Amino acid sequence: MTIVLTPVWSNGVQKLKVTSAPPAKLAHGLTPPMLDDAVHAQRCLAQLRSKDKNIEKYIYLSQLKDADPNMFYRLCLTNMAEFTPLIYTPTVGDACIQYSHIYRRPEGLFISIKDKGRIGQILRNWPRKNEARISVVTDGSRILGLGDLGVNGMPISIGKLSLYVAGAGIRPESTIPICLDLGTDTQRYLDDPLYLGLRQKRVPMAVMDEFMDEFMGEMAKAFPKLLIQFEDFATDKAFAYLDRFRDRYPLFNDDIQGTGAVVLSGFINAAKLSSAASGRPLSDHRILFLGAGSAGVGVAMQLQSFFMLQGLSKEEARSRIYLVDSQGLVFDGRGPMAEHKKYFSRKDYNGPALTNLTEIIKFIKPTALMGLSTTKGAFNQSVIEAMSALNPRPIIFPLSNPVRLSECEFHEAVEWSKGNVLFASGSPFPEQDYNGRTLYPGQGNNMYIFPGLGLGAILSRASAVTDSMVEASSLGLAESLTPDERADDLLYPRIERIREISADIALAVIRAAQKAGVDRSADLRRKSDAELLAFVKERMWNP
Ligand SMILES: NC(=O)C1=CN([C@@H]2O[C@H](COP(=O)(O)OP(=O)(O)OC[C@H]3O[C@@H](n4cnc5c(N)ncnc54)[C@H](O)[C@@H]3O)[C@@H](O)[C@H]2O)C=CC1
Ligand SMILES: CC(=O)C(=O)O
Ligand SMILES: [Mg+2]
Repeated sequence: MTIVLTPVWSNGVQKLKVTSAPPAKLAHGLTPPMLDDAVHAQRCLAQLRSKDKNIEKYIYLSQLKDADPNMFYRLCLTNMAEFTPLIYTPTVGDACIQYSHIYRRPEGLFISIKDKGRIGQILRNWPRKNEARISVVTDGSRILGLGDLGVNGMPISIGKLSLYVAGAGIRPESTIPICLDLGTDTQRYLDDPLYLGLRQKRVPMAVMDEFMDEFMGEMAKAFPKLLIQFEDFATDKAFAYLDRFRDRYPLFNDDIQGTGAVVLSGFINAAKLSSAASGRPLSDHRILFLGAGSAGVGVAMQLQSFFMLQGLSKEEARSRIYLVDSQGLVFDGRGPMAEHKKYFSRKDYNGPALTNLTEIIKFIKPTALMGLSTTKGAFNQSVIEAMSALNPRPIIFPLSNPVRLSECEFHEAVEWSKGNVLFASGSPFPEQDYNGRTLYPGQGNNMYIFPGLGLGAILSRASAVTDSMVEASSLGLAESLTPDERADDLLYPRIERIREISADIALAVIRAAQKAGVDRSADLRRKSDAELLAFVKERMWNP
């Protein structure tokens, strides 16, 4: 039996009718005589590549995914480096901005503040309740670095879930993209006649708290085996809802924890190369963050474990990390600050405000610079030259998305550091030839982590996602570089190996869940590592 979703109009509003269709007979004559599968794959690729604009490619691919998911995922897996920037960052950013204009058909669940009091009823409209295993939930309040996009944030949930399917073999039917509509504070959407969301400002936090309590409770009832990934909530909400729900439900926040894990992993590999060049011990690194939002502070929290793995105490680890926000260096003497910045706020500086990044670098002498500030060009020539003067191999990670908000581009970092930079960015950049050598940029994006972390949590039936599971995903990724990849100074594995990497990460996550006692698949405890890895790979869906 096949589930058929048909859009129907009722009182001027589109609804989805859910019906079950009997399996269609393979009727002769309804397809062309020479429709060969392999040739059709070539045809689809040619159709995709014939489009000039990436947004047109995005639309083509989302229609292909709907019409022929097997073909979509097959092409995705065999052309990962080409597809990822189209279905994910940077193109998904444009798709979000324009979502209300390019919208074709429903692809996920929309739950609005007007549904408060009957959220459970709405969730039960989802057609494949028993199969639901993973949901990416956004409220659209901070999509990539693009700000409050309201319900136009839906493509980020869809894009992340496509990567779960492609990257970790989660079954497509097990995924639920969700966009919550709590209003938007972006006036151009409120004024846009095509905008698909509620035409109202965002509700106050206290109202949202009540809504979220109902939403999470009803999600657990409707989908008892579901893992939830919170995505692209504005920083205050990101921290507040992770804190509020993480002990009650299996969930993680991708921007805080997934980003923390992916950057820790790339940093471990970069620090080894940097220390090999400088002769300084790993425990001597100092990390400066530009940007102190959910991503900046999430990554800073996770990077403490790098120092603790070198034998430093938590307090010593914290002292190796410096935050800079839009007002400059974050220090106690500066005055009142948001709660999430307090932990890393410096107690050992009490001079005048330090606002110039190059001056701050000369003062602090960091070995690594992390950009999560949404500020294009913030890592300019003077900044990168200051880092290069201090370090034979400076670590420079401009992690803001999409590409046009990146703190610097790869070719700039290569040129200004004279080819010595150890680089990873949030969105992809092309490789560079420098003095007869090919240099490869890393992509420090949580897309390397969440598919494997999610798969591990799902297969172990984890009742919670612990810090130890997140750290295990990071170490699993750091260790997954092949000798060839290390020879090229790569900080992250090649994306074409994502399935293999996700399996390794899932194995590490399952073991961490078992150690923490949050696993509910007791039989997996009896398997050896080799048996468990084989089990993980067997469970992966293949197109
Ligand atoms: N590479 C990856 O995997 C990920 C990247 N990100 C990116 O990180 C960026 C930040 O995300 P959030 O932390 O959630 O946003 P946010 O808006 O909460 O934080 C931005 C931070 O940057 C600071 N900032 C803004 N302008 C600045 C300036 N001119 N100088 C210094 N600091 C400045 C702000 O004070 C704030 O602390 C986004 O672009 C997002 O796409 C987020 C998650 C994952
Ligand atoms: C990659 C990601 O999660 C972000 O930029 O928000
Ligand atoms: Mg995100």
